[in-house]
Amino acid sequence: MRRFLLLYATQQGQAKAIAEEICEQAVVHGFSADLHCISESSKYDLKTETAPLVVVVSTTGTGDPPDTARKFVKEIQNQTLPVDFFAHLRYGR
Ligand SMILES: Cc1cc2nc3c(=O)[nH]c(=O)nc-3n(C[C@H](O)[C@H](O)[C@H](O)COP(=O)(O)O)c2cc1C
Repeated sequence: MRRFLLLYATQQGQAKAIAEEICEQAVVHGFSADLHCISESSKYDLKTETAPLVVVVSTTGTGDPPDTARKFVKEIQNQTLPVDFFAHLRYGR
C-alpha cells in the first residue's frame, strides 16, 4: 500500500472527523495513512518525511490556528529556518 502522512489540527472536532474519513477512504483506494494530531510531534518527522503529507486544519478566532497547531505554526514560521527546509515535502492542505 502506498503510504502518506495525514496530520490534523482541530478546535472542535470537525477537522479530526474529516481526517479520519480521509484515513478510511485511503484504505479503500489502496493507500495507507499515518494519522496523527499535529501536536503529536514525536510521532512524525517532517524533516525526514518522504511520503506525501496531507494536513487538515481548521481556523478559529480570526483566522487563527487551533490550539493544538500553535506550536507547529510557530515552528514553521521560524525566520531562521533555511528557505528550502521543507522543499522535499509534497503536501496538500
Ligand atoms: C469561534 C469561531 C471562530 C471561527 N473563525 C473562523 C475564521 O476566522 N475563519 C474561518 O475560515 N473559519 C472560522 N470558523 C469556522 C471553523 O473553521 C469551522 O467551524 C470549522 O468547521 C471548525 O473546525 P474544527 O471543529 O476542526 O475546529 C470559526 C468558528 C468558530 C466557532
